[in-house]
Amino acid sequence: MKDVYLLSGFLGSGKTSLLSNLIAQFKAEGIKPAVIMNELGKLAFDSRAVDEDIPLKEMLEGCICCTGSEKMEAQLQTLLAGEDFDVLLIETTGAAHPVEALDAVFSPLFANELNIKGIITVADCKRWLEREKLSPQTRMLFLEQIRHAHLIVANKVDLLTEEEVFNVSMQLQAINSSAPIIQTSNSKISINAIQNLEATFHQKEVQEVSIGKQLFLSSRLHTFKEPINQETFEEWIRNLPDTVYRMKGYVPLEGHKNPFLFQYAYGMIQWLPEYMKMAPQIVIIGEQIDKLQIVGDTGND
Ligand SMILES: Nc1nc2c(ncn2[C@@H]2O[C@H](COP(=O)(O)OP(=O)(O)OP(=O)(O)O)[C@@H](O)[C@H]2O)c(=O)[nH]1
Repeated sequence: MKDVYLLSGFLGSGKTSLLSNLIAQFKAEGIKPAVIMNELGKLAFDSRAVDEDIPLKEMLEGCICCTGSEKMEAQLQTLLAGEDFDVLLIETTGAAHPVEALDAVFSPLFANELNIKGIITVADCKRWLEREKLSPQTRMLFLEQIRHAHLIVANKVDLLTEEEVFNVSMQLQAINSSAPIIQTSNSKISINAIQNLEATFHQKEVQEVSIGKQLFLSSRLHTFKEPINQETFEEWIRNLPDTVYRMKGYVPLEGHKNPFLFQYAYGMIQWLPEYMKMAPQIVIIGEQIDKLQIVGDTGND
């Protein structure tokens, strides 16, 4: 039997960081991981976090929990038939309802091959503190991801005071009293914490939830036609509506040869120089983003 872990958590909370950390630790212990990644956008951006020697299946442009159950079965079948691995890590989109995403794995086809260990939810503590700013639907999704976790990774504590960390932990525990909570920066947890998980699922739990069926979050792929001034770009970000939750990709900046690796999650911007010439594209994820005017944009995407 191969152990399966589902990584859940809101957009930009630190799931990919968790994935990289877990992969490194499994490999160090001689345990072979395989990965299924589900991304909301068209850009296979997060797969950079997975080394080339690791079996990887990507499910782009759709949420496992809404549309992808059959696709997921097919991906699992291909992995099981053709790849040698001991443990499977499934990273869901930040828009996925964790129980419904897991439902896609609960196929009788795999009952004797997969041992589903549980849902690990990464919670962005900073965003949690200001969750009132989220739309009711999004807040609900955030709560559901925490409520159904078997382990909660309370991440980004480096951005909080000690008192805030304490308060957030108490609040998360009040929502989910059975899941252990680990406070982290950059989602650094030990694999021992997840190997000890023994999740139990009830069919009832799967039937009751329905939030993931209405995908109110959408994604948009934008291609830059020319380099952008960094300050102008950051100013544009500061003026974005609160309903833009996540952006990532490569941005061509004036004065630089290659587009920069760019990440935006909850007010925080991260730039990293890139040594290869990557396609100048970003994915924008949020609500009502179709009409969003993008800096430097002169026409349609
Ligand atoms: N300050 C701080 N930043 C963090 C921490 N963890 C992750 N980040 C940053 O947050 C951004 C998002 O991290 P990811 O690991 O890509 O988050 P994700 O949940 O996989 O994002 P999506 O797949 O888009 O939902 C990146 O810029 C990370 O560097 C943390 O503990 N503290």
